[in-house]
Parts: sequence; structure tokens; C-alpha cells
Amino acid sequence: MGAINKLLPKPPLLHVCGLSKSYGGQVGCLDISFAIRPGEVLGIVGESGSGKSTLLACLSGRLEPDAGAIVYDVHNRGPMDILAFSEPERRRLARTDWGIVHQNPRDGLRMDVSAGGNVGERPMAIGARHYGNIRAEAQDWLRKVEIDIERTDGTPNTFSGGMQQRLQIARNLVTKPRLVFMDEPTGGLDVSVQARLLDLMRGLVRELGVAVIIVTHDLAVVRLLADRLMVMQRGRVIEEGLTDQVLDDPHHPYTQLLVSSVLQV
Ligand SMILES: Nc1ncnc2c1ncn2[C@@H]1O[C@H](COP(=O)(O)OP(=O)(O)OP(=O)(O)O)[C@@H](O)[C@H]1O
Repeated sequence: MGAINKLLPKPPLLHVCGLSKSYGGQVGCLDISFAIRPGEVLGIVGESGSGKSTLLACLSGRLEPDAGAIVYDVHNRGPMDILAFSEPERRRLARTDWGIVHQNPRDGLRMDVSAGGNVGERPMAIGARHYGNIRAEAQDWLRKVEIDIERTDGTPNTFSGGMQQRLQIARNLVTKPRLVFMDEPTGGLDVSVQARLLDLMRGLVRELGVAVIIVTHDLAVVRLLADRLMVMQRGRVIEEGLTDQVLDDPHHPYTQLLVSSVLQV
């Protein structure tokens, strides 16, 4: 039985079914269904207004969907309908199991708290108490995201945009979440800074085996990071599949347009 289990695909970490959200008469996202397995990276692409942010906000508990189910395999408890969670239960899940990397590091960091504090307060929030260990772990993570540990006591507003984004990533990964939501994590950065950040993220995601849902309009980002891709247009998923397959052989005319518009640049 054990040998057979190893051959079977891992059960989904997150299972989304028929998720919809509108704003008055305006469709945000419509009838979205997908599953993501542990350690898998799912990219969601589409032009501005296609519903990416609405979907991500519904998944990460920042927005209440109008319809659908979100089932998450909660650590030590099993698959649960998280839309039925109370607010404290949802906050606890976000603190222990999830990470959220925002496009603007200011939304994900505490700008008046030191870099070491920004990383260290996450393990503290889930029970770490020994100051020396917390600081050592924070510095270990600063090193991993290539921030000089001499900057441990500096605040993020003295950091460059790229450093702030790397700090936000360290703050999210330090507690080894099982699922991380990323919203345009490389947006607003110089191309060379983006490339370095992407390399770093790819290494860390693979090393930790964390599942990631990454929303972006940048096909180069998903090409490098995502195992699977969903393409959205006007709130719906119009194409999905393995990233290379979708990008190298797009079937839907809208995906073909997206891919060809990048190739022309
Ligand atoms: N607060 C809101 N009130 C009304 N309509 C909204 C609101 N937020 C989003 N929408 C609408 O929902 C649709 C999806 O928007 P959403 O922001 O999810 O798209 P997006 O793909 O994330 O776009 P972008 O890449 O520009 O962030 C759009 O038509 C948008 O105008």
C-alpha cells in the first residue's frame, strides 16, 4: 500500500469550485474552478481588468465571494471549507499556513520596524519566544534573500525597492507556509532587479516545496516560475495547462494575442 501511495498524485492542497464575485453589475471573476497540489506553482495571467486581483483577494480571504467553494487541506485537520471559517479562524490560518506577497512591499511590511523585526515577528506570532534564536533565524533569512545582515536593525524605508521586496519574501517564508499568494511580485522594479528577484524566488520556492499562486500580467515571470498556467479574460478562465504548453502552443485566440504581443516587444 505504501509503495502504491508514493505513485499516486498528492491530494490537492486547495480546491476551488465555481467561485464568482461581482461588483454590482460588473463581473469581477466568474465560475472559477481549479486545484493546486502541495509544492506546485500556479500562474494566473490576463490583461488589466481580467479578474486576477479579484480572484486572488477571494482566495486569500480579503474579499467575500458571491458563490462557490474554497476547500483547503488544513494542517493536521484535513480538507475544510474555509468560507465557513470564522474571522479569527481565517486569520489564524493566514498566520500559520499562508503567506501573501504584495506588489507594493509597503502593503506587506511594517515600514517603521527594523528588517530583523519584520522577519522575526512572524515566528513570534506563532509561539517563538527566545530572542537570540529569533534574531539568528531572522538573520539567516536576511542572508537567504541577499540582504547584508549589517542592515538587520535598519528600517525598510532606508532600503531600495528590490531590497524591500526581498525582505517581504523573507517575512513570508520564514514560518515555512504551505501556500503563498503573490500579486505581481516583480511589478514596479527595474528589469535587472526583477531578473535577480525571480531567480531568488525560484530557488526558495523549490527549496521549501511551498505551493504558490502567482498573479501577473508578465508572461516572463510565469515562464520562469509557474508549473501550470491559467489565462483569464473578462473574469473567466479561458485557457489552462502546463506553462510551456500554453505559452508555446496557445489554443485560445486571446492567449495567442497575449503571447504574440510579448514576442513583438
Ligand atoms: N472595487 C471594485 N468596484 C467595482 N468594480 C471593480 C472593483 N474592483 C474590480 N472591479 C472590476 O472587476 C473587474 C476585474 O478587476 P480586477 O482588478 O480583478 O482585474 P485584474 O486582472 O486584477 O486587473 P489589474 O491587472 O489591472 O489589477 C474589472 O472590470 C474591474 O473594473
